[in-house]
Amino acid sequence: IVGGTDSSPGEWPWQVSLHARLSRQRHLCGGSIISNQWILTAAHCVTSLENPNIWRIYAGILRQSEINEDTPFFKVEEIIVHSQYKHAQIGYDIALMKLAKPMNFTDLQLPICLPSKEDTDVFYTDCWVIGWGYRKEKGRVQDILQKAPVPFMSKEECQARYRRRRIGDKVICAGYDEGGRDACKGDSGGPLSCRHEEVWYLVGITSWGEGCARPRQPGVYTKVADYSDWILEKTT
Ligand SMILES: Cc1c(O)cccc1C(=O)Nc1cccc2ccc(C(=N)N)cc12
Repeated sequence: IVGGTDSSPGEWPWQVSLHARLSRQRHLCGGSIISNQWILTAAHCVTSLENPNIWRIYAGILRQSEINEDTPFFKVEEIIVHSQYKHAQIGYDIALMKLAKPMNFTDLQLPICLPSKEDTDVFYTDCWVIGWGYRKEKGRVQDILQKAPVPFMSKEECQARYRRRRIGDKVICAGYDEGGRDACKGDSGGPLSCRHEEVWYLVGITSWGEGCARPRQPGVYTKVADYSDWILEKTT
């Protein structure tokens, strides 16, 4: 997260850290708890890493430094990538991870609500992007979970900003024209969480952007409300 601040313990109990054990284990992406057995993340986080056995999911943590060999984690039983996904800029950047065993909910690990598909035209005003990702383009993964408020941007304005690309229809843009606050590498797969009438909704999944927090280059998020049928089909 660029231009963010430290989160507090339990502030975002649906946020998880996805670690993969390759040559060494490290944080690769964020994800969101949507039920006691399912995590929602970005397809680009898991493509070419679709062997469930290399993944370790950490919930209820604030700092990456809390993680060591003794830290409990959730094993992954199944990874489901959207069949139309090719790469993030095209869209369909959404994936599900099924936990090997259902988790118990605690104050530090709780699910976030999914927006219903009728909510596709709610204009959310209190949205935050969260993650352990880079604080600048040539950065590195952060220790303390960062948060930044980001305002919604209309599709038209977003398409105008990304002239050379066709902005997909199932995405949301959010960011500041002057730049300065945005998600970045390592935040991918994490939630764009919006509070609406006292309830938090998983409105977006951090997907891509040209650089990070650049002026007039907003963050692009998978629009979760447009995938509610897909999520229900795959998780029931
Ligand atoms: C390609 C690249 C890097 O190598 C390092 C840092 C950023 C980038 C980059 O251009 N964009 C990105 C790469 C990977 C995930 C990203 C997630 C969010 C955003 C965002 N701005 N909302 C940009 C991303």
